[in-house]
Amino acid sequence: MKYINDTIVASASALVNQSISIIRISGSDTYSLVDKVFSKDIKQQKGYTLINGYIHDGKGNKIDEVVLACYKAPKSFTGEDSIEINCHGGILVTQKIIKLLLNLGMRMAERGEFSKRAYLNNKINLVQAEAINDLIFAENDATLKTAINSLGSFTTNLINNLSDDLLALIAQVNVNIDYPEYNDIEAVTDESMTTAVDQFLTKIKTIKEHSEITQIIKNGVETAIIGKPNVGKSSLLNALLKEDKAIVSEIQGTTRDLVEGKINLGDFSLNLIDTAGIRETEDQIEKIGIAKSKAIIAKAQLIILVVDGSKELTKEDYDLLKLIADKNYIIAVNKTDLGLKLQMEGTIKISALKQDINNLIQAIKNKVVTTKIDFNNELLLTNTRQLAYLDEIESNISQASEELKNGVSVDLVVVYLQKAWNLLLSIQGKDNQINLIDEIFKRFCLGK
Ligand SMILES: Nc1nc2c(c(=O)[nH]1)N(C=O)[C@@H](CNc1ccc(C(=O)N[C@@H](CCC(=O)O)C(=O)O)cc1)CN2
Ligand SMILES: Nc1nc2c(ncn2[C@@H]2O[C@H](COP(=O)(O)OP(=O)(O)OP(=O)(O)O)[C@@H](O)[C@H]2O)c(=O)[nH]1
Ligand SMILES: [Mg+2]
Repeated sequence: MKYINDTIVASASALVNQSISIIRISGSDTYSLVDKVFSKDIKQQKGYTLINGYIHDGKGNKIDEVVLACYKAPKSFTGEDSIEINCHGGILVTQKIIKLLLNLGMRMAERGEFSKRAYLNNKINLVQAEAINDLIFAENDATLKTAINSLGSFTTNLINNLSDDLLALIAQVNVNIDYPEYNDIEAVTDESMTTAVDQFLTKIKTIKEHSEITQIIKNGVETAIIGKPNVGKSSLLNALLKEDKAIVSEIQGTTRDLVEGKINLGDFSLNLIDTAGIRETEDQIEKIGIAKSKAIIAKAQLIILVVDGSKELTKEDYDLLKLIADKNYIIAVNKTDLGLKLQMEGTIKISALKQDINNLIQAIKNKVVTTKIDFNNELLLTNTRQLAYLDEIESNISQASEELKNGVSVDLVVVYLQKAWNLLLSIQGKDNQINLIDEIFKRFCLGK
């Protein structure tokens, strides 16, 4: 890691020609260094003030007229002394000023270093730092809303509440073991413990369920269009995308490689993948394509199996049905414009050629339900790292619940709860060495 004591600089706006660009500076030498190239004395400048003047090169040459936004530690985004130079937004001007500051002894900031400093100076916690990134890269309203909630106290409170729940449980067990005579505290029975652990587990599961939906909203549903050759998979892709993306022909085995496209269905989007028709073949290239199709089936979140409705099903269709039996799938009976030969329950009838696919879109929407989430006050997390920790927490709590039901004693099972509590600390980027006993004593005022 580069030195945390360095004074760092970076352009906060894109390096394109624009009306104003912002150069961000943070660190303890900010004022003494900028003072060397600014036309007015800023050594005594107060925080949260603006000052207008010239940046010069120290040899009497003016570079630009600017406005400085001045922050004094600890009242700044990073918690350090900080200045934002609002200069004219030419690429040349911006680069000249940055070069000048580097020559004075500042260092180019690394990616995310301003936020890293805000975190290290306790201005934001890790959950909020991640929210800043999620906010910047949000592609739809729902993701934006969860990110801004996370930047506020929303997610932090959610994690804190989970920590509190767990701590209450752990504390009760510990107090019972260590201070059996301490009668302020209710004795924990195996039964009360099992109930409490199961309640906690339900809460974790609810969060996970809601979070999966937000992941779908954030990333799109990986959707594979599969089927034997010539049933109209590529035609369907084109109809869904409303463009001629994939090659369509009456020749079997037209599509060799995967063809991808994205459509927005309102609440969520589909990441569509058109695949090579699956059949037995001796063609080496087609074989590779078919292997790719099978790999995609394995990892898709939704599968659209296309069959030709103008003919009877063949063995190839039945083999594919078997292959996707335990997946999330929809069967689209295509070519209905040619007259329907095929009667199959629970299928969706379409004509890709005539772009008659609205009932398929409706069926997809029904499969991917995202509408029941209230993004303003639900139990949810959106960040991938946080969700990975949540998985681990869930497995520890499940383990605790199972062992309690198998008659393992409370004082052994509490180990899993402690592990889960440590994982919650990790989500917040807090030191795992925070003393659990200290926390427990704080809560129960045992020293009174
Ligand atoms: N010009 C500018 N705009 C910006 C930022 C910035 O750093 N500079 N931000 C950067 O991401 C975001 C706003 N976030 C910010 C968060 C905290 C502080 C800040 O100065 N906090 C001090 C003082 C708070 C107060 O007195 O109310 C503090 O927390 O001590 C500034 C911006 C978006 N817009
Ligand atoms: N009548 C009719 N013909 C269709 C329909 N959909 C596709 N076709 C025709 O069926 C043939 C095959 O279509 P494709 O979309 O290339 O089929 P595919 O499943 O992608 O085939 P492969 O890439 O070879 O696996 C073409 O001649 C299409 O015009 C439909 O709804 N009705
Ligand atoms: Mg095709």
